[in-house]
Amino acid sequence: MRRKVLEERTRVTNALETLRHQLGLALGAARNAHSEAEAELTKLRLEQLVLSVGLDHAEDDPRLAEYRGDPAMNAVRSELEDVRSRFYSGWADGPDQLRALVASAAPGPAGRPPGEWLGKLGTFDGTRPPELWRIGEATVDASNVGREHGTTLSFDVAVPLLDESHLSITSAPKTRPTVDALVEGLLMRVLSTFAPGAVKVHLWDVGQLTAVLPNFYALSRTSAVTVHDPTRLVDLLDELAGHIRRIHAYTLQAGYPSLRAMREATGKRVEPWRIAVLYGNGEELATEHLRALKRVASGALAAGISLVLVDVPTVLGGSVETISLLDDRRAVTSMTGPNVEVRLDPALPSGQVANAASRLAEAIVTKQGGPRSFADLLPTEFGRESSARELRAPVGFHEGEPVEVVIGDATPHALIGGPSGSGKTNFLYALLGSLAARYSPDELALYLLDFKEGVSFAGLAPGKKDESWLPHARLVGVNVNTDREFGLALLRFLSDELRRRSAAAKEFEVTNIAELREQDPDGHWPRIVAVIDEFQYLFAERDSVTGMATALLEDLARRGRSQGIHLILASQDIAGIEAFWGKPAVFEQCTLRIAMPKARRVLAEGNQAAVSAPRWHAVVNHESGVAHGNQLAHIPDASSKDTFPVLQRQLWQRYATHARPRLFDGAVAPRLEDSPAFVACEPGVERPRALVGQAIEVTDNAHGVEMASAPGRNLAVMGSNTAEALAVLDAATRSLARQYEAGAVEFALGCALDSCLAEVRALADDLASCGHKADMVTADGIPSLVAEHVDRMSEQDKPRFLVLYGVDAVLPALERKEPGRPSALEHLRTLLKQGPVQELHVLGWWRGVARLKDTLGFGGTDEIGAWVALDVQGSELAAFCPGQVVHWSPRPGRALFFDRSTHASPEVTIPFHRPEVTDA
Ligand SMILES: Nc1ncnc2c1ncn2[C@@H]1O[C@H](COP(=O)(O)OP(=O)(O)OP(=O)(O)O)[C@@H](O)[C@H]1O
Repeated sequence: MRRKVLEERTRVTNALETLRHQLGLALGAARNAHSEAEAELTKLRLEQLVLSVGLDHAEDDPRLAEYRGDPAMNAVRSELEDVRSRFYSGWADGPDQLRALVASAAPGPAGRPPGEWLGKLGTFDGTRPPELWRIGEATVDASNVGREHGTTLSFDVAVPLLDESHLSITSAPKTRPTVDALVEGLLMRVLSTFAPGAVKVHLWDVGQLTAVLPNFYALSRTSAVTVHDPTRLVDLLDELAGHIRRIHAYTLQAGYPSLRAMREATGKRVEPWRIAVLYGNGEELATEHLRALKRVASGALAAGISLVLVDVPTVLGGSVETISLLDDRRAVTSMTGPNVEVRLDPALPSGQVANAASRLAEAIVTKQGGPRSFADLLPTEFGRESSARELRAPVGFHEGEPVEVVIGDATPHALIGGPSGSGKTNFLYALLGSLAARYSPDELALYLLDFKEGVSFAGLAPGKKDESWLPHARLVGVNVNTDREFGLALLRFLSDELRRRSAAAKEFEVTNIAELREQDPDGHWPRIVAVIDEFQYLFAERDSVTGMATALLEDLARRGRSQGIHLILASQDIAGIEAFWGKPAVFEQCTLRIAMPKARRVLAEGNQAAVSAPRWHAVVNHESGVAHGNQLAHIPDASSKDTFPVLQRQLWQRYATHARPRLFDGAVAPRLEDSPAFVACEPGVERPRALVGQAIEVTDNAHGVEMASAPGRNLAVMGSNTAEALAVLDAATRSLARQYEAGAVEFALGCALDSCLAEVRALADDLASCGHKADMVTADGIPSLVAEHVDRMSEQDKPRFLVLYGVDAVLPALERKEPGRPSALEHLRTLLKQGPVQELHVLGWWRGVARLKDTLGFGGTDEIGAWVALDVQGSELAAFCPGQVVHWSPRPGRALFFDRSTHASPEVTIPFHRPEVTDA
């Protein structure tokens, strides 16, 4: 039992001993681990301390004094030195490499010292511009890279700009001069790198109107630098957005993702680089501006546009490098990181910058070449172009390059505006000459109408001095300022042509002129260009002409594009054209805008290009007048003596077989003998027409009254203008006489006015010499002449015309009544009523409307089937034009004509000129 107890105890004692031993071991290990951890902690604390004071200062820093000589401290320092030397061992050549890199990426003015290039013109016009642009240099401690302690290494600092990146600069207090110097330096490097004209700089400063970078003042005369209105940031952003859209459209269409890619692939630069410098004031931009700015920034680089933002707080899309100024010499930039200070290059000497700017400006102006002449607009060979797709011709020059006008799908119609004397007519001549020289008359037909007083297009039709004409011209209308109806006639004509073309397109199952020409190669489908100078005359009054003109113009503007019918509307005063307001269709369809200097409202609102355009220039804009479409062009003198006529003669000789244009000259009264309708009068026509005047139409037509044997086929002339009344009756009688064989018709002329006896007698003689019976009586004979014709009414052997002059003068005599017998007036009424069906027609002249009504009595006006009103107000004519309001204010040389059987409403007619009457 006792032995058993002893064994138990020994076992327990052993177990306890083992446990004690184990615990001792564990405690020892823990103590060791603890002291190791403590040592590690001390080392880390030391490391942190050393790093916070910098390895190079550890030796002297008082915070580390207590550790001096401490082996831990020595270990920490040697470890850190080891790390640093390993880290910098790859960077020992860094500064040199950087210098080499900047030298190659920023060659010439992009990176070299200003003394080497400032004031010299750039020559670079290649496809790969410098990638970097120097702004200053940075210095690093060379001992860090294994060099001797206390030595430094410096390298050039440059930023990317064109095609590569935007730049955002943040100033520090009182550093504006430094920021200006930085921006000026960068811009000057860019401007001095490229050939003059290849870079366009836009400057906008929220706080300044004109004095942004004043050393560039000389350049602001050219397109190289534009200073924008501080209140109109939106205009600048719109302009840039417009460029981006336009450039993207054509680069993508050509299959390139960016302008740069296109340039590199084709080897051709088609656009300038654009740099927009925006100076803010550190405050947030308005939300809409910010949104627009971000939109611009994200698409800009691909369109060759870079932004330089100064104190404009925003996060831009696309790549952006930053420069933040620390003081007036130092900055940090995203190119080198926050720990490297950049010493900015000193400002360029301002006098030298100003000189360099003026030299550059001069070079740009010189590049425009001497004043170019009209001949420079013409191709070497005439008539080589096809108008199937569009019309395209240079109209002027900008900085030496031709500026073209395109009339086609995107720009079907044009609006030209400019104050009097600003060169609109000259521009039109330049355009017409340039087009006519490129396209043959089979490709281009011109309809030219000038509402101005004067004869600006008259030379394009054959004249007394020059027998030549412009073969492309189909119609030339001049002096039509009082004949708005002629404008209407042109629009109607074009509208008919539009219908004809649409019908043809439908027949060939095509939708536009280009396809129609393909499908119908033998058809004659030239593009039609209708030029209406001072077209606002069309809308001069609130009347039916304005209403119809507006409707027709709108229709032509809308549908003319696809059928190759184009309008060119020119005016001094677009602003005043009331008819446009509220009916913007025409205005909007005129996507080609030409603004002469000082033109108002031709370009989009806010586009001020026309205000600053110099004399003899025009702003050509194919983008509905939006600023990004502005192309300034110097227009050569096309209107001086012997300029256009020389071209016209050459073209006339070349296209000799083309018909002459119709000339409508509102100032010249037409002659009956020249009227094609009169010339065509010959015996044997079925229904003879009495011609009364020339119609205001595109083709040379005459107004006439068919003298059929039907009720009402009489003609009344109303008004007191003797010459015109004689002219109307003379034309009517002579034209009728030509339509009968000799002796197959009878005329009886009754002249109640002594003042007209000579003319009426002369007419009677002429009729007789044609072999016709032509009796003539004076006032006394008229009552019996009338009675005699009533008696002969039933003879019906041949047509008879009773021509009465000044019927109202013999009314008392006609009214005289003998008991039991009808008066001559009653006879006259009988003739008017019953005569026409028996081929006896009255052509009569009454000097007033009331007198005619008296003559007709209560029977109404049915017997007057056709009339010509001279100096008579429209309101008086209501009775002769039932159911209509007649708009007519008498004007010299014009009459109103209405033939109930053919007209819906009265039309203006031009009485033929009778030299022997007015010239007597
Ligand atoms: N580009 C130019 N170069 C030289 N002279 C020009 C040029 N443009 C116009 N002129 C001259 O200026 C004058 C006025 O020009 P033009 O008749 O074309 O102006 P406009 O705007 O049509 O004026 P208006 O409406 O009064 O007729 C003319 O004598 C013309 O010869």
